[in-house]
Amino acid sequence: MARGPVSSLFRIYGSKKNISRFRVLIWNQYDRSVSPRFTSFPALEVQNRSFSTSLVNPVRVRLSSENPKFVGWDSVFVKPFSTGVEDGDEDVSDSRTVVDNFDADVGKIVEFEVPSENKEYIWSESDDDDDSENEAVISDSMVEELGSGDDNVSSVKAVSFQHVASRDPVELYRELCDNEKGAKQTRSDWETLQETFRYFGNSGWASDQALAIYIGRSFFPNAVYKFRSFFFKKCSADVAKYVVSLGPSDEAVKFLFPLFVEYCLEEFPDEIKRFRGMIASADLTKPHTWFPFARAMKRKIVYHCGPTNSGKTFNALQRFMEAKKGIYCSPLRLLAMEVFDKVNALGVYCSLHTGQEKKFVPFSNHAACTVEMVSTDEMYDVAVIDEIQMMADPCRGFAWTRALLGLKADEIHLCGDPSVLNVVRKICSETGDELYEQHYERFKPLVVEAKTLLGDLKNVRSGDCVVAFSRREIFEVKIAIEKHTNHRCCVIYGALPPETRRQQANLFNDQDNEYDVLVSTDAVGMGLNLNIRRVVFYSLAKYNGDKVLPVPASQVKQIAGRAGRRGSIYPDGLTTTLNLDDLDYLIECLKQPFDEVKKVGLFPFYEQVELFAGQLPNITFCQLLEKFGENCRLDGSYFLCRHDHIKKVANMLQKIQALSLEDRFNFCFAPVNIRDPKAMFHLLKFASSYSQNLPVNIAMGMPTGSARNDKELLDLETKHQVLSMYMWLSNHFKEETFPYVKKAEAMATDIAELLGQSLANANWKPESRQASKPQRKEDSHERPLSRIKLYQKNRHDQSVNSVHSEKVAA
Ligand SMILES: Nc1ncnc2c1ncn2[C@@H]1O[C@H](COP(=O)(O)OP(=O)(O)OP(=O)(O)O)[C@@H](O)[C@H]1O
Ligand SMILES: [Mg+2]
Repeated sequence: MARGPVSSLFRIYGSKKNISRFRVLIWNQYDRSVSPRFTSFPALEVQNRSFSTSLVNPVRVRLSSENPKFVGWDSVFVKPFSTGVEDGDEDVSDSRTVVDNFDADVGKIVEFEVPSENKEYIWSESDDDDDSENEAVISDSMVEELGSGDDNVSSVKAVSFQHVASRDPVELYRELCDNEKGAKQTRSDWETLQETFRYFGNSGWASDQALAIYIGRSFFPNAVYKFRSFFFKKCSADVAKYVVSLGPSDEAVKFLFPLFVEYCLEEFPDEIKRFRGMIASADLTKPHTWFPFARAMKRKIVYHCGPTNSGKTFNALQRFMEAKKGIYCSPLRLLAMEVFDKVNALGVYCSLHTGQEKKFVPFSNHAACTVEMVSTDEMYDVAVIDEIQMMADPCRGFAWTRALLGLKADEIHLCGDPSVLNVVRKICSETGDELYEQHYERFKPLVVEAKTLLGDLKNVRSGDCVVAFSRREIFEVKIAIEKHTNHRCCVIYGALPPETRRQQANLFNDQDNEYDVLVSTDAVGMGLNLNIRRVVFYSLAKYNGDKVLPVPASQVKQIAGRAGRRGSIYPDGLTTTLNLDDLDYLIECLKQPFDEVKKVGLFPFYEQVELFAGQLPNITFCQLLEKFGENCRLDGSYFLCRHDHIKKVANMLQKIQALSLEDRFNFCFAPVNIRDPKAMFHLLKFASSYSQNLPVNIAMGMPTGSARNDKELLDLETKHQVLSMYMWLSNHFKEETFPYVKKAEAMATDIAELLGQSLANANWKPESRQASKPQRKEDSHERPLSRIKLYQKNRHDQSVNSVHSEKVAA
């Protein structure tokens, strides 16, 4: 086939395991650009979008699974579209398969050629709005051909059908079952019936009602498809005529639905039983009823609501310290440690409990813990749940939700921004707890410096915190500042152990040394007490693992708000950007009110997963989690937390056969960086020894000194993470299987120390994770382009293009 422009209409089809074929979308058409519907249908993404009038052969398509509709595809194939042939009539047997295994090929780019045909085809509206997934496979024998122009002449014209409406559906269904053969249809009746069943299959009402007889949403289309075949095979002339007279309408759906129910009850008893069991065991509705003891209490909830740096935690901690018995729940180990130190220093004995460490202080009635570790069995007088807006965190939100619903405390203090206030109000009305709200303002307003650093890091000053969003940039900035100015920099980023982050924070806070600038990632946003005069955003865009996006306004506010702290030498806070181009976005973010969160996170307890597993015995743990996600039921104020990370670990641990479900579940929650193969390897080894009942070894050498280059620094970071994981596992499994925990603690302390020393000397270029990425010029420390501007420009260009293509298609 000749390569070049194609002026042709073609369709892309997909097939699923249990659905023989269905049309996915109508794609390109004669002399038009990609159909406007295409953009809202991102399963297949055309690469060569630049064609404004036609595609060019070969067509390149990137397969993406962003649309949940496409999960579970087996294949994708393409076929030229024949004009004049109606939906459902097409034969796809001559189509060419372009993708054999959609799931395995997601992310890949496939290339294929489109035959040039049907140049006269004119786009019609009915094609545009057709979103049906199931095309009936109806044999021609069911259609009575009456010759051209005879479509309106029905062979069953004389049959009276109105009485059908008043028939008892059960009786009618029985009668259909007893029929040997379905009545023949004229083409036009057959088409109306087709349309009617398509309408039925798309009916939200029918699919909702079907849930009542435990026909799940994913099975519903299949059930309708089979019911339709049954109908065509068995329908009598009067019933068919009646349905035709109703046509594709709600009335027809209501007439057919009782027949459909009878059919399903008879044909799919196993499916119904299975789905019923699954639904019952994946029920996450009414989570407030999961904690009957807490419900039996009349709890007083105080919401300390306000922006950063307004004294919320300070006030909540006052109540905590006054209480006879108190618990403080922190979002981070680091913050739990800070509260532990602060409270003990003030003479209130306080223990520490995080995933990694348990420090029990004799005679203590108070404890600081990470929110995931808080006990919902113990009784407290006062509990503090800090950073309550994290309830809406897509991954960790469930820990805050659990703490709020389950804590057995007479008084619970929530500290956070206003974003979850309404959800908390709703939850309290469900739990019957009394809610008191205390609103806060910043001690001193945050001032934006309009001048910016004018793109030059030489303009940093003492007390500045320069915020960048990757480890690589952190080091680039640090090196540039130290090379071109007299300032010395401390650094803080996520991969550093809490001990090292604190050490760096203390070094920065302490006025009696040369370290007066902090370079940090967003890890600075929460928890640390820092004496920052001015927060300078090196960039306001962040790579999310897939693409570079603007940092969300709530995060920008949180980070910028770290500037100026009551009681510190910089009580007035300033913020600005490195580049003038980024300033507008910063101002825009700071002006924005807090988004109101509608839903907060939930995740099943082990017991719930176990119950669910009983319904699906022969699948892997990862598949089990997937199925749970698909079938769980949630109330309107909750979402199921993302668990891709857990699934990734589950997949790796699948190799280890001997783990019980509970152990597997617990191993999957171990803190591991899934993108670090070394850390993953150690987790696999730990789980493997554990499954064989062997004492789990650390099996890792101790580094001899501080890092001399970035590779060694990365190695120290990984080593600390592995040790931290070992300590976590020892706290979550039988202690005797992790006998080297003391050794792990000592090694972790030494490595944290080495990391601190290494950072003090770090003046090397960061390792490039992608060798092919162009390196910046040695001496350059200026950002030539604002990424926000670049992003906004791209967005603008895209929207102009799409408006243009819509205009062309309209
Ligand atoms: N009444 C007070 N007296 C003395 N110092 C206070 C008082 N209130 C707050 N502070 C100090 O002000 C700083 C900010 O207070 P706090 O940490 O409670 O703010 P926050 O609203 O919880 O902010 P965030 O959690 O966003 O950092 C802390 O260093 C705290 O010790
Ligand atoms: Mg706070």
